[in-house]
Amino acid sequence: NNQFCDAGTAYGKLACGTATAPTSKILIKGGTVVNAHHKEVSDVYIEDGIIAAVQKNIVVADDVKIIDATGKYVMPGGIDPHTHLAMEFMGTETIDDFFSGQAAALAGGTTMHIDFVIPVDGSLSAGYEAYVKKAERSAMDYGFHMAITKWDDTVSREMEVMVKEKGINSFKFFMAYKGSLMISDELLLEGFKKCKSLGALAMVHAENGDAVFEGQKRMIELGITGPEGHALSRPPALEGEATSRAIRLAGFVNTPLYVVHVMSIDAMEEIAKARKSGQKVIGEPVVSGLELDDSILWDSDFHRAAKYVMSPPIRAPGHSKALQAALSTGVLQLVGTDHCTFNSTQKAMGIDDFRKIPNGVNGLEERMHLVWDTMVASGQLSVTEFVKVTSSECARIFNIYPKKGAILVGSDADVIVLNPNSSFEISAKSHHYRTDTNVYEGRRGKGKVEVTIAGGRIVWEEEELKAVPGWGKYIKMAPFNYLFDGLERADAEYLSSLRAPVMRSSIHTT
Ligand SMILES: NC(=O)NCCC(=O)O
Ligand SMILES: [Zn+2]
Ligand SMILES: [Zn+2]
Repeated sequence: NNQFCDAGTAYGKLACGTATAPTSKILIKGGTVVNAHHKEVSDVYIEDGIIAAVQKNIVVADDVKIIDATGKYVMPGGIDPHTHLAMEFMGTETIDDFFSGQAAALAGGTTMHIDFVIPVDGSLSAGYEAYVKKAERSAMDYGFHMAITKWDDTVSREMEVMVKEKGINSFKFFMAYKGSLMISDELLLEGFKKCKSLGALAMVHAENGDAVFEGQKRMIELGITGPEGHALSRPPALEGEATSRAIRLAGFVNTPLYVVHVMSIDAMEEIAKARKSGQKVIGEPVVSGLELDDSILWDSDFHRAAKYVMSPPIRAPGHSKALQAALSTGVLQLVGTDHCTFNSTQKAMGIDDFRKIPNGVNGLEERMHLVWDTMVASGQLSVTEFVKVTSSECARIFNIYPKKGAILVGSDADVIVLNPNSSFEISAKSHHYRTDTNVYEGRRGKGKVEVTIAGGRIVWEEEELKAVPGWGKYIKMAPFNYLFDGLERADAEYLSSLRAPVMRSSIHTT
């Protein structure tokens, strides 16, 4: 059973299976069932990939697989709102594809992710078709966001098709990566207006790309070509500026905004201010931002330092603690990973020039464990809040709740069993990615996902992974999530607040 089912795509024990294998009947007994707002000891019965019953003392026939969860937590599988699998980026392609990234995710208790479709030469439909192919061998459920990289009538029409026919309800605008993905403020405004009319959520990568470009030139002129130049060239102020600008432009258009990978106090404080004033702004910290600091970027070994290069950069000590506090108080709402992995050879593309180091770090497999250890085991988040920030809030924002993100009768059977008394240790030697390094190497902590059930199938149990191409489904997401409720009222108020125009005479006197 411990053979490689898909040689070379995942490390560790990986059992085989077939795409058409039926789901089993499963009873999870005696655990504490946790939802975003409630927890209680209960049994959970699963049949045909769906949660069929949640109640005490369920009695079942002999053909039902029983999992004893006494003393453990039974929770919705994690949903990662931010991944890049098989992404072509900075002259290369991420080493983890949909299958290997998802296999690793399942081993870490994440049962769904939302990946970013990158248009092909600006074309959304070509980008969509390319990602449908990339995701063909999916082992777990997934959805798509879509990036917007240029603006014309075709793009505007294609956005409509993506929302109305393809099940995409969010569009991402890159305010950085000048010369490739970066867009202008004019495009941002057009895009925000279109998002609003379609009920789609606008998302931003918030860094001032022009200033980053200037910062990079400055570092090269100073002779700083190593990974530390990456952090020095794009300081927190540039993230704060772009976050503020995106928030103000979204406010001007009156559409909800989702700020991805909030990495700095500067950006977080802009979100806090906007939310306090009543604006609908969601802030997503990522695990690397909550966990790491930038000191390793100054390591004299290029390879050790380069694996931490991502954008916005991992920040100086202090930022991660502030982001944790913001998550625990609700200023930030859900945790992603921005999982975007490149191996050592790919990272070495930038050995003479930090601008050529492919940007991105791992996190898909580690997110649930690290959020548990850093936020729950430390007392910063309750167990129910853990479910909220790792699963339910993502499902709500992207309009798939309670199909996803809940242990309720009728919800998809994406369920994990977490043992709070067990522990984890992270290493590239044992992780399930294709990449050869791990930015959390050696990190240990409390709390371990012992069982993962995805779509009603046990895919992770007793350290054995059963990730099977074809077991994952594409999840369509409908527009007009809860953030759009009441927006028309604000629009009407805006119109009535305009002071009446002055009627001027067109007759000129001499
Ligand atoms: N974040 C990062 O460094 N790589 C992935 C692309 C992005 O999200 O900006
Ligand atoms: Zn980004
Ligand atoms: Zn990203």
